[in-house]
Amino acid sequence: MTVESNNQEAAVIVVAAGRGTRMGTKESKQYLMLEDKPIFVHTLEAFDRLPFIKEIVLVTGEQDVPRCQDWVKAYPLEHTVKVIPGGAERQHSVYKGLLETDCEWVLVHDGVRPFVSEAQITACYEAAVREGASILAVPVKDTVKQVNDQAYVTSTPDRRSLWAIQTPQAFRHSDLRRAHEKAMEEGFLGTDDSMLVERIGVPVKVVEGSYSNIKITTPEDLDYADFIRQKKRNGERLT
Ligand SMILES: Nc1ccn([C@@H]2O[C@H](COP(=O)(O)OP(=O)(O)OP(=O)(O)O)[C@@H](O)[C@H]2O)c(=O)n1
Ligand SMILES: C[C@](O)(CO)[C@H](O)COP(=O)(O)O
Repeated sequence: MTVESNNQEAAVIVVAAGRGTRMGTKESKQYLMLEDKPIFVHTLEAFDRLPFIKEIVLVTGEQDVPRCQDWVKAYPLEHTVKVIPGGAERQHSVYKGLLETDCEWVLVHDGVRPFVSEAQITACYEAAVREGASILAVPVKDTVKQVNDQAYVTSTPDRRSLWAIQTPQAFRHSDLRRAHEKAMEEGFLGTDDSMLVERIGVPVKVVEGSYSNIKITTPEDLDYADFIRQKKRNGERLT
């Protein structure tokens, strides 16, 4: 089944309601300028021209809704962006976004991952339509160890089975909603949406992404983000 033939529409929920504690800047990291625009605007642009994206929901801090509405007017997109307030944790922000859309498919993406390419988003979406749920990821490059509270190694998982998970993550709307509501009822807080969907027994397909789809998290990521941006502008290849 091809995406063209089933004409399945998708919404993207871009979560940008975090405080950026690890970045430590006065301004929240999603609003810092990357070249000519705030980081989250670059992120919205990555989704804007894709034919299967019918809705864009931007989830921001409650106090930031007005200025985000101004920004999306100042940097016009093809889509009308619905700007809504988020919650205390990322998971709550995603759920609030979910209540604002009823497209058959939903992609969830971090507002601070501005370098995702249209090809990667499309690959993730198409895999979800084919398989039911899909996430972007890259194989880990380092050896990863489990370490206990006293800083002793307890195990070394086989690296060949370890992937670093990114966004977007794409799901059927009904599955993601069910997964979130079950997690909420059980007081479960996950670090990504796939964890919640895994808990309701939906198999999640991993699609290989790119190492340049970074999540801007700590100060050194800002220099790397400038570097990636420059490479992309010059049309240079990135892994
Ligand atoms: N309550 C929250 C927390 C996070 N996010 C968003 O989820 C994405 C990934 O989260 P992370 O990188 O952890 O961002 P922060 O929570 O802002 O960072 P920190 O954990 O360092 O405070 C970000 O785009 C962030 O804005 C959100 O929408 N709502
Ligand atoms: C969803 C995510 O980006 C996948 O890597 C990540 O888990 C978000 O974690 P954070 O602690 O909210 O940055």
